[in-house]
Amino acid sequence: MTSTLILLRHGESTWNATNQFTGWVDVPLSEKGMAEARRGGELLVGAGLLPDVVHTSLLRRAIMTANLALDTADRHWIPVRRTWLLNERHYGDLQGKDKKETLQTYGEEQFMLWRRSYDVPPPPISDDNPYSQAGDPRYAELGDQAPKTECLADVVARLEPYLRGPVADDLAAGKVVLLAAHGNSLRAVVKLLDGISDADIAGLNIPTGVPLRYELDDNLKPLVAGGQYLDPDAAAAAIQAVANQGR
Ligand SMILES: O=C(O)[C@@H](CO)OP(=O)(O)O
Repeated sequence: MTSTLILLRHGESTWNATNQFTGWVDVPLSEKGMAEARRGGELLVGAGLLPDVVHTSLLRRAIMTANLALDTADRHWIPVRRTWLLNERHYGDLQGKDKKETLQTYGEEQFMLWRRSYDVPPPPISDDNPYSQAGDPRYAELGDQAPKTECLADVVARLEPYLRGPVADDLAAGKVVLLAAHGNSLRAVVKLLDGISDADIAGLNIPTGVPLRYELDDNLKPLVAGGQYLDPDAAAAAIQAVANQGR
């Protein structure tokens, strides 16, 4: 049996617009991001893709994107599951910092190690940093296991059981599944689905607001490697914009 999984990165956030490292900071969508989310819904309708269930992170940019896209597609009523496991990568002490200033201060090599290396996390955030999530009730159940920084390998480790568990269960039940999440959490999903190496994942960026469709076999192996963006031209332009951040 084949099943359909749709990945949707949130539309542009206010901190994407101002070029700040975001991670777990709960910033809203910009006006442009809201328009991108609605356009994502139109693309779903145009492709005849009607999600039966949506999984989101606990961050409002993904939640709002899912709501706007599903409202546009007249699927606002489907069941929803929210989990921190789909959250953006925790960006540690970089959260809130300007990407361009960070690049200038630390240089290209360190900047790209923090942004795109597989296993080098940024320095951990301290609890008294205004952009720390310490004390945030939505993460209370994590206790002292709540991350204070993450590299992509950490995101893969937390996300894989969720992908092979609740998401795979929905797919096996014949549901069209929408995952509304983030640039780096979706890079982790794509790495797992496509079997991308630790080195090659550095070159992969996910565009905001363009649904990416995967048809999967029973083992979650894509029938078409890399999936298919519902608007390939918009995706290509937005991928370039993500790659150029900080420059
Ligand atoms: O700031 C972030 O949380 C992410 C996604 O916006 O940025 P980057 O693409 O630099 O990993």
